[in-house]
Amino acid sequence: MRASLLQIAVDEDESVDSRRRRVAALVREQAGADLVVLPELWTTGAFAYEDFGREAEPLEGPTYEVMAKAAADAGVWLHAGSIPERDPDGPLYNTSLVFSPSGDLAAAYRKIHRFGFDKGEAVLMSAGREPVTVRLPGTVLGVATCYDLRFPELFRGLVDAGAETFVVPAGWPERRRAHWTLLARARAVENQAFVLACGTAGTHAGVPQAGHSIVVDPWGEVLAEAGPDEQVLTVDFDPGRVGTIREQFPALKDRVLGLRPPRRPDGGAA
Ligand SMILES: O=C(O)CCC(=O)C(=O)O
Repeated sequence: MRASLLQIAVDEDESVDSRRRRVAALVREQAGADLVVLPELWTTGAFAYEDFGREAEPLEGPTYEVMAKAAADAGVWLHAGSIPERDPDGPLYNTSLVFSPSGDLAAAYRKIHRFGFDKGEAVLMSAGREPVTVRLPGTVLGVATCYDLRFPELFRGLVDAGAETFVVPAGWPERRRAHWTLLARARAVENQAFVLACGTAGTHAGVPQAGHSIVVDPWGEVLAEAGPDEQVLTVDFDPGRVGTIREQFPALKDRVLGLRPPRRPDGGAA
């Protein structure tokens, strides 16, 4: 299986419209890949909080239209990263879109863990509630977005639903790049799954982006890693390795589920 991760530079000197056109052309250039992956909130930038409301679009808005067509033109599965989605009822969501090679929407995933604590995305956007998997020929994708990478229980749930390849679009900042690489490898090793993690390059809202998109195999080995700048990271991998590794080193079968909640040191219930 061939995957191309498009690590897009999101800088303020490019308009959203022009970036959309540029990215669509880049997707078309990936004809021949099986799966193309874009980063989180690449239209606005994940830290451009002031633009979320202005640039928010309905699910089937301009990004959807352009990306559905680009997926069909290239004949690829396209994880089109995420958009600031405005729900018809009003709230905003950080929503990922996955298109089939015929340009049909295969899945939409609203980011569950919002970043920012008491500001930014955490207050401007609503939280999704539904983990999402997508069946592709040869593998099952489990989708997660950026900050979700810090929450292993989401990934375990995706594994329980059959996920073998995690796709994680992100707008991860440079100052926590070490966490990005470490967490991508941890999610791969503990779940014996591939991780395709696609970040942004450039600087927006004063936040330099980490780049360093990364592909990790189910043994935790890094198959490919991008540098800091805009780059297409293409990797060939064998999704069958998930089954082989889960069979040869069957740690997932040793999970002990349904444990009683631990008691606190003072004896109270947790
Ligand atoms: O968890 C982090 O360090 C970065 C998360 C983030 O930037 C995001 O989810 O947009």
